[in-house]
Amino acid sequence: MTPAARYAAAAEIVDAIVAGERLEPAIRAWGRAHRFAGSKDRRAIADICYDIARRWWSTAALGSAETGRGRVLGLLRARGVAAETVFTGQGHALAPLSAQEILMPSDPVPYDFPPFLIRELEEVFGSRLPEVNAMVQERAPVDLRVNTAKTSRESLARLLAEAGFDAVPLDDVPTALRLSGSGRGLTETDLFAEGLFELQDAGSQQIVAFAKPETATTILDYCAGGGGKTLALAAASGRRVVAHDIAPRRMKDIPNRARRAGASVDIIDTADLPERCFDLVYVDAPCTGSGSWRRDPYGKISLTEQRFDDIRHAQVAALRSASRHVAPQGRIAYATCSVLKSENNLQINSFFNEFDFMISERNLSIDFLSDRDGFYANIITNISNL
Ligand SMILES: C[S@@+](CC[C@H](N)C(=O)[O-])C[C@H]1O[C@@H](n2cnc3c(N)ncnc32)[C@H](O)[C@@H]1O
Repeated sequence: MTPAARYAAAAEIVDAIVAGERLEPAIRAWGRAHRFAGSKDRRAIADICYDIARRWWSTAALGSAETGRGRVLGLLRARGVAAETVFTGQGHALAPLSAQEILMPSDPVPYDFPPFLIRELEEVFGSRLPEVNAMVQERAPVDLRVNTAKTSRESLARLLAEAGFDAVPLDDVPTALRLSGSGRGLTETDLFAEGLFELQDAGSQQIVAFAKPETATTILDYCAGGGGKTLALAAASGRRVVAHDIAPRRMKDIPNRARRAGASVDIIDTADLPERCFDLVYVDAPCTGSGSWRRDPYGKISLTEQRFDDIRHAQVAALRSASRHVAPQGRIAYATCSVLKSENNLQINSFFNEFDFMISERNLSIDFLSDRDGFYANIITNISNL
């Protein structure tokens, strides 16, 4: 396929998203319907779709239309690419620009965040918001968590280099390596199969370390999902970790992942979870994922005010039910991959009003400006002796 034909394919996929399809399924459906497209074409088309999704609002403004065609035009303008080289009308390319489309729009270009969140983001980031906005328009770097139960960071960096992947250590996160490339093919290597590393953002690793799992004897990962934090908690503590999730099917990959990592994990149903038992209850709460929208831009496209409310209610419910399992003098680590106050400190404050036996000890916020995903964590201690 020519580069111009790839943009035309991306425009088709974006139209499907505008019509209500999810990003990944829309890309896959296009692939199934166009078997002739090779793997390089598919990858390039998917990259364009992701780039547009990261710039969902600004591309529509710059292309003067909320369609796939308009957003392709907007993306080209954002990148300073001459649009007439893509809108050629030749072969499978998009039709040439109309006189109307050739006119540059004069309206201000909006931030690439859901409009109903702009006020809260302005409160969080103040004058840094334009810089934050520019960061979320770009792809996120690829970080690895070294499985220190099996190897050291230096050895892994050497083995990765031999396998053709350049990775450098991040000074302030002792378990993290940052890849210089896209990391394509990394999970097909023997190094991955042997459990020497996991793909995990450096911010995520910092948040787990912040909970000090190495000081806990009994650890419950209350919202374990696919088990990313479970494995990190097990590696950092060197202990068996209990994994739980309200939706047990989300944990289906944990046994295999734990085996590969050499981690000890017990998966327990809600009904079997002992009360007042764990030194550390890690609550990786359901959230908007606003801190990781560079990786999952569909998350911001699909977020509605109703869904935002539902998520915040789910956070309170998770905190409330998780608190039953904390041992006296034990602690909850409440964590989100969100940069929004209303999912972070405001939730913790309302939790205190309800449960007066918990006190906040310390918290950590990470935002994109350190070029890692945005996270928040707060450690809440159970000061009850009962
Ligand atoms: C942010 S995801 C967890 C990601 C996971 N910890 C990881 O590192 O891969 C949040 C998880 O919380 C779960 N969840 C939501 N409400 C819950 C509740 N009340 N109790 C337990 N789990 C809950 C969801 O099913 C979802 O899997």
